[in-house]
Amino acid sequence: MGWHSNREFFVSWEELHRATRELAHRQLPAEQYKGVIAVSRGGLVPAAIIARELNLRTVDCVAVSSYAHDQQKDELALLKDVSATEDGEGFLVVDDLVDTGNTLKFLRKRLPKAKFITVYAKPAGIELVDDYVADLEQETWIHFPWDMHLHYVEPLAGQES
Ligand SMILES: O=P(O)(O)OC[C@H]1O[C@H](OP(=O)(O)OP(=O)(O)O)[C@H](O)[C@@H]1O
Ligand code: HPA
Ligand SMILES: [Mg+2]
Repeated sequence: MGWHSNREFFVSWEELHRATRELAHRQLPAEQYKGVIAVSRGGLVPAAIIARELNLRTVDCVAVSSYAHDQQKDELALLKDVSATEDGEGFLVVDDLVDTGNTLKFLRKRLPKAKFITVYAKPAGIELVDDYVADLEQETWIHFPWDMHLHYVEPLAGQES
């Protein structure tokens, strides 16, 4: 597992690779799928790993953005639609995580026959995802490796006061 406190969960490249391979393994047999749809941008790296493991060469992506529709509610808009399929039948839609579930709720309307999978899931979004590898508390923020940088940390003994 990645290093985590109650409120933050830091995922290394190795851990992301391991967890995503586990997710791929759970989707076997690969022959039942036509391809993979990444939810850009967080789903791009996991989707590439899954496409490699399942030997799927058709890889499409969908891009969504949230915008303030009125003072209270954020709504989602499709920035880039898929072209590989009409309704998602035979496709795996891959994202890095499901949090509130808003993104997947929106995409399920667009791709009702696809299978939706994420590496991580928080409780509010679990019903929206068909498979995932690890669940985390709703309050925990996940830091993905592409958002991080290795840096020096003082030894514990040097931090005593
Ligand atoms: O379940 P939800 O509450 O919708 O949250 C999950 C989504 O939020 C993040 O993407 P984000 O929209 O921040 O964009 P990014 O993938 O480009 O980082 C994450 O990659 C998921 O796609
Ligand atoms: O926990 C998270 N980490 C990174 N991006 C996110 N987008 C929604 N929730 C998260
Ligand atoms: Mg995303």
